[in-house]
Amino acid sequence: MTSIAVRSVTKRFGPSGTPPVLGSIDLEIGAGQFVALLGSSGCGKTTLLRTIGGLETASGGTITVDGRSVTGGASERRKALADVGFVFQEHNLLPWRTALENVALPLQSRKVAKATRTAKAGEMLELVGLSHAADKLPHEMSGGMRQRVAIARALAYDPGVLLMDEPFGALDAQTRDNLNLELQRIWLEARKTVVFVTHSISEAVFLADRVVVMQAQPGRVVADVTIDLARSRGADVMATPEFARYTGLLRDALDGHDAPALNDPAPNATEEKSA
Ligand SMILES: Nc1ncnc2c1ncn2[C@@H]1O[C@H](COP(=O)(O)OP(=O)(O)OP(=O)(O)O)[C@@H](O)[C@H]1O
Repeated sequence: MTSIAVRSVTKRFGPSGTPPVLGSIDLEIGAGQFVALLGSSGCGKTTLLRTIGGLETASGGTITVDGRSVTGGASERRKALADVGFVFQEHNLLPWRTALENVALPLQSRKVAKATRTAKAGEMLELVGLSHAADKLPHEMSGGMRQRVAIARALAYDPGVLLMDEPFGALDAQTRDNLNLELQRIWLEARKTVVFVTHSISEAVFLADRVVVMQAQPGRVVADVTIDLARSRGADVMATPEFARYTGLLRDALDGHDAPALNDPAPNATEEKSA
C-alpha cells in the first residue's frame, strides 16, 4: 500500500520566473518503508520533506499521504497531516517541561484525557529506552537523550508517517551510531513509514530500505536504490563488502556518475560502473 505519493511536485520560493528549488519530483513510498533522502547541501531535501509534511506549499504537482491530499483543500489537508509526525535536527522540546510532559504535549493539544496521555507518553519513553528519565528537564539530558525524547513525542499520537530531518546531525559520531541502532529497533517495533533526510551515505545505507539521491538546481531525484541488507542490522554490517558496494554506488550517484535506474539492486552496481 502506498503511504506517500509525490507527483510532479515543484517548489519555488519567489514569484513565477524565479528558478525552482525543486524541479519535477515524483516519488512513491510504500507503507512501512524506511526511505532516506540523500544529497549535498542545498539540493532541496529539507524543502521536499517540509512540502510532504505541509510546512511548505508546493508550487505545482500533488502530494497524498495515506490517500489524502496534502496539496488540496484545507480539511483534507488537515486529515492528511494528522497522520504525520516530525523530528528535526533541533529537538524543539519545551525547556520547562519534563521529558514525560514534552512527550505528552501533542496528546494534550489533541485533548486526550490526562491519565491516558500520561500512560501513552510513558509507553513511548519506554519504547525509546528513557523510562528512567521521565522526570528530567531537557537541560538535564544529553543531546542524544533529547533527540530520543523528540522521537517519542513524534510517535505519541501514533502517526503512520514520520518525517525526520537530519535528526542526529548535531550529535557526535558515537552517539549518532548508537541512535541509528536505536532508531532501527524503534522502527522495527513501530513500523512507521519513515522519510529520513541525511548527508551521510553510511547512515542512509545502514538505516534505509531505499535511498533516494537528489541533486540541485533544480532539486531532483537522480537515483533510487533499494538497500537489500537483512534486518536487524548490527554495526558490523558496515564492514561488509555489500555495504561498501552500496556506499560506492551512492557516492557515484552523488558525484553525478552512473545514476542507477529506479530501484536497481546493488549487486548490479559493479557491472553498471564498469559498463
Ligand atoms: N524559505 C526559503 N526561502 C528562500 N529560499 C529557500 C527557503 N528555504 C530553502 N531555500 C533554498 O532552497 C534551496 C534548498 O534548500 P534546502 O534546505 O531544502 O536544501 P537541503 O538539501 O536540505 O540542504 P541542507 O542539506 O544544507 O540542509 C537552497 O538554495 C535554499 O537556500
